[in-house]
Amino acid sequence: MKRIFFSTMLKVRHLTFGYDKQPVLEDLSFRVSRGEYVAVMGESGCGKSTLLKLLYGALPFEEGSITWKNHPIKGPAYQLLPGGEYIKYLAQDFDLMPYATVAENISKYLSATDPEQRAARTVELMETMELEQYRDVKVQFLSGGEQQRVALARVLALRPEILLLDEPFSHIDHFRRNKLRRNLFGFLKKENISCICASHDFFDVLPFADRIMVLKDREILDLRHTDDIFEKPRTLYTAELLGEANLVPIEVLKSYASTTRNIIVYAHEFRISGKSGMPVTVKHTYYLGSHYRNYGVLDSGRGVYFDSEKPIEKGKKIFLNVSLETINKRMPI
Ligand SMILES: Nc1ncnc2c1ncn2[C@@H]1O[C@H](COP(=O)(O)OP(=O)(O)OP(=O)(O)O)[C@@H](O)[C@H]1O
Repeated sequence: MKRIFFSTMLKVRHLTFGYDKQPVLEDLSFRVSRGEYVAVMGESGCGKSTLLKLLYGALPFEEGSITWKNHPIKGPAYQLLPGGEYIKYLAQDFDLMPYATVAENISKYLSATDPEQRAARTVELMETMELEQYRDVKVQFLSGGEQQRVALARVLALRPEILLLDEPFSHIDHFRRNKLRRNLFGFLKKENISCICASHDFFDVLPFADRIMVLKDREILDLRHTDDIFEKPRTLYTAELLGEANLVPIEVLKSYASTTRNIIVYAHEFRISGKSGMPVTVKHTYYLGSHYRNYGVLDSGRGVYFDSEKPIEKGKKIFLNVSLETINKRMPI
């Protein structure tokens, strides 16, 4: 993957925060560059939304520092308007004007000095979020997913330098999500807007994010380029956020290896053989449209998920293989 080098815009140093005495996030340090998209992932309750609110300046913190282009972000007691002019935040609940139309909700935040430019920008943002047909509809009559798209268009109208998104497609149906993702992340790259996006959904992340931050137990467990994290996950926790991952004993894959350690293998990385490899008895086959996901057990009783092009009958014994290339790039754990 092409590596792009950006200039640092957001700097977080030793940030610690708790709603009460117990910290939710502890000693976080990282940087985000201009135009960069950093996805924040982790299990529910690990502090993704809390981190976004801290970066926005909406929560008071006592330990650590946050700076945006050398301006300190200090928290609600010090800032009248959270985020200032540069940082905009789209929370899970969106704060729209229900009695105004879609176009009015968006254009309200655009400069009124040049009406032609304002109208063109409103159209561009409606197109980006596929809202043209609702242009004159009052927001109160829109569905939850449509309102979320208006909220996204409106936050873009504010011309942020950094955009904080919390599960931005949570209300939007799968049918439309892919197109909107491409439009939104394409727009952010075109406008060189930095983005920090909390998401559970690896389709929001893998095709678009420059880096992934994994949060666990109050800390940053990992923060690397997207392809590095996916190809060389260091923990099963991380791999499971990004795909169907298994922990497989190395000695089962390579009989000559004398180690009790394991490697992570994604379901799509197994090759099925009728003759040799890791013996597995198939228990279930799930249809996924383009392929099948199977669940089987090793002789040791350990479960394994693996993909196949065709369904495999329950109870059948097959053999799984993993390429040497995959084995060699994974860190034993
Ligand atoms: N206002 C609050 N007061 C007290 N505790 C809170 C508050 N908001 C969140 N928490 C707690 O802080 C922790 C982190 O919550 P947060 O919402 O940041 O997690 P998250 O990773 O965004 O979760 P999810 O993926 O479910 O949205 C949780 O234990 C949560 O219960």
